[in-house]
Amino acid sequence: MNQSKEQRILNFVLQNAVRGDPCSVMDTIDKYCSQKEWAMNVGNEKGLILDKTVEEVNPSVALELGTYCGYSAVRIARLLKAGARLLTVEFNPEFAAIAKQMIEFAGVQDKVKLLEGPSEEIIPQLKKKYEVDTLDFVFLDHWKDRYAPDTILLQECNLLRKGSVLLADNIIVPGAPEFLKYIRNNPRFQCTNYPSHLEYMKVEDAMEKAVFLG
Ligand SMILES: Cn1ncc2cc([C@H](O)c3cccc(CNC(=O)c4cc(-c5ccc(F)cc5)cc(O)c4O)c3)ccc21
Ligand SMILES: [Mg+2]
Repeated sequence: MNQSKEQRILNFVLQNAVRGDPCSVMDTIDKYCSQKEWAMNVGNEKGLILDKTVEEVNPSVALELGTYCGYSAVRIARLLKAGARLLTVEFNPEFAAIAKQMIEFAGVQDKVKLLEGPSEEIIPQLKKKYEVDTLDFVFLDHWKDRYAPDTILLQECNLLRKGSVLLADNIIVPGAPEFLKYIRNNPRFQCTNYPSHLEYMKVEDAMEKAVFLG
């Protein structure tokens, strides 16, 4: 049974990165995906926008939708203060298994809780089952047609508070037109666009930050 691309990425990290060093894990994934096989990690250019946003928010409780191989979970978790936590949601069991190993190898497992299942099922469970009051930061990087419905669901579940920050990947490629339409016309969100490039490519992409005004 030949390996998946995601398994090859993990193996390359296990063999080439430094255990317990999140930056080494991120750099090793970026090296593999820019030189050997492209993969949909947020990457280092958009990753810097993610870093700056996380540092600005300094979240106690962060949510990520779309774990994939765990690159952005490692990226976010490494910046979290003592006692802060990241909940990351992945519905694909293969991706979840890879991400779990990636997160553990990077040494950030104490800050990250990987929740297996689709966002529409997990989000309504966050308060009772995962003891979340409200979310300080949300990184959207799952199916692009789920960004808008899940943003609405987060509000319906009372998970956003005045000042909660959403950051969405792939605003241009693959694009999230319904989300943009929803969020930019919604007076309860203050939006900012961050032009960038698609991970590992010279193709234009962008991220959108949306602050919930309460
Ligand atoms: C409901 N639910 N709940 C949890 C959850 C988790 C997942 C998975 O993690 C998953 C699987 C497949 C695809 C995605 C979305 N990501 C993308 O599609 C993407 C594409 C490209 C790109 C760009 C140019 C190309 F030519 C090809 C792909 C660049 C990017 O950065 C991406 O994020 C996410 C899915 C639904 C989920
Ligand atoms: Mg993405």
